Amino acid sequence: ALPEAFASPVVTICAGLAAMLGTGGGIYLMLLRRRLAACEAELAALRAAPVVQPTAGALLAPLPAEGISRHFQRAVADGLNLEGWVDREGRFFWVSQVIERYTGRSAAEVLAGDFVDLVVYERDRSYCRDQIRRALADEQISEFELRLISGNRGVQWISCHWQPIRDGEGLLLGLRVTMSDVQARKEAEFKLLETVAALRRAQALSEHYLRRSNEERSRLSALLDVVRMGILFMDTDRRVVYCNRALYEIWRMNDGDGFVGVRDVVLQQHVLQFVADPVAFMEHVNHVLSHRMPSEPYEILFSDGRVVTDFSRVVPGPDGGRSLGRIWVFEDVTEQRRVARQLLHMAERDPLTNLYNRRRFHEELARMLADSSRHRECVGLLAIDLDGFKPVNDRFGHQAGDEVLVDLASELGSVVRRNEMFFRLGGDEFAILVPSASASELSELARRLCACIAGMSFNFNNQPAGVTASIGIALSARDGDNPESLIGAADRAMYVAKALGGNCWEFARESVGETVA
Ligand SMILES: Nc1nc2c(ncn2[C@@H]2O[C@H](COP(=O)(O)OP(=O)(O)OP(=O)(O)O)[C@@H](O)[C@H]2O)c(=O)[nH]1
Repeated sequence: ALPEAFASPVVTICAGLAAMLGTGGGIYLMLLRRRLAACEAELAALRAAPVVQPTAGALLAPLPAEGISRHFQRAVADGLNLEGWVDREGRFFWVSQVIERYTGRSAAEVLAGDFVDLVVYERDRSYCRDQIRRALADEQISEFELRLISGNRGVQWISCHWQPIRDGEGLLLGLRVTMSDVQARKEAEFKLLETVAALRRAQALSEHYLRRSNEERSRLSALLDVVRMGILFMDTDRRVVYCNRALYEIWRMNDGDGFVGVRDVVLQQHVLQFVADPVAFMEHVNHVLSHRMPSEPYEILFSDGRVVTDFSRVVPGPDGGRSLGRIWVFEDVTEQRRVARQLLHMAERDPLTNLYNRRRFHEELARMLADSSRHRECVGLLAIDLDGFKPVNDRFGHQAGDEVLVDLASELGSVVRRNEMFFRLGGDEFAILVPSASASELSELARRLCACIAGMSFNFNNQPAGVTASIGIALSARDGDNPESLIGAADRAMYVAKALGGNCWEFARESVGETVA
């Protein structure tokens, strides 16, 4: 029998496999990657976008040493950007009025003290000073970003653009700085950065699980391919999702992979050609498919003599959710059945004569007696013991004795009818069980047996040899209503026959004996 003992682990494995196949992990990861790439591109574009430049284009050109301040102030007074002037020592000594909008402090207020200390956010101050020092040292510095302390105690992101200002001889007079509001861009950038970070985490996690899932899948696939049982997994639409190598071999599927994705009807068309009774097999399949309970193990006889068992059950989804489909497990038990038949044969047959042995005799006697009492019929028992067998052994050897036993079993086999059972109980003792027997039939059978045995002649070493038989007949329930009493009655009758000289039969209780002439 197939069932739970081995089916459960396989079913569990396959359910896991099926669940795994159904996750769509690869698709999810692909979408995740796409989204991440889009966010990263958006972020790069945001960073590369030009920041608002000084409002007065003309002022980007070197300015004359005299009157700069006046000209400068006039030009930028209405500009949106914050403009400032830094002297050669790096001190701000002029800023546009826009500073008030950025910091809540007036231009006069911030210029009265140290501009950087008063309006630049604490953590950006040393960076800001460093950038001014480098610009004054005539180093090429690019635009940079820093935070100002805004009026409402928060911070205001700005982008600083630096421009050296020289006199007519090219001597550095100071720096012009144009500060643009980049708060909105910065907030968008932070949001994007957070999204990118979250997506990267999700991608890393997803890649990790997908890798583990793929490893697990490879291990399961390797395991299922070495399993001797054929495993078939169908989805809820009755399409083949998976089949292992053993299944290809059982159902002679040369191109096993070609069946993945096909409907069950296509698979059935292929397998029916191998089944000895296609109608019965399809009835079984339809019966299984119409039930949700695990199927009973079913034996399929193949046209080529193979015997394959099948077992099927629905595969529940994760956490008992919607079913993932159905698993079928097939096992080629041809060899098992052959060995079992051989063992049974050895257990119930006499190896010399191939007749049923004493063990089977007791089983059959018990069964026939039980049947006979139900049907109010009689069971006849003939206990047969050869006369003069030992002298054959003694004169011609054990092998000659064996020959007598084998020939005798064969000859008597043709005397015994189909419903009668013939046993060798051991040595030169035999028995015949007759169901639905009558005394006259048993008497006739005993007569034929005695005649048959007495009529057999042997020749060993050019010397004739032969045996006869003494037969005791007992009839249930007249002579015994259980195996022991019936055997005892038949044995006693057989000894009576032997005492009368053998080659005759005797009924139990009845003293009338008969001898074959
Ligand atoms: N050749 C052979 N001899 C066997 C086998 N089993 C038992 N025997 C012998 O069969 C003989 C049976 O003995 P008996 O029942 O006394 O033989 P018998 O000459 O028929 O004597 P009665 O039964 O008194 O008529 C013994 O010599 C056993 O050794 C066997 O498988 N093969």
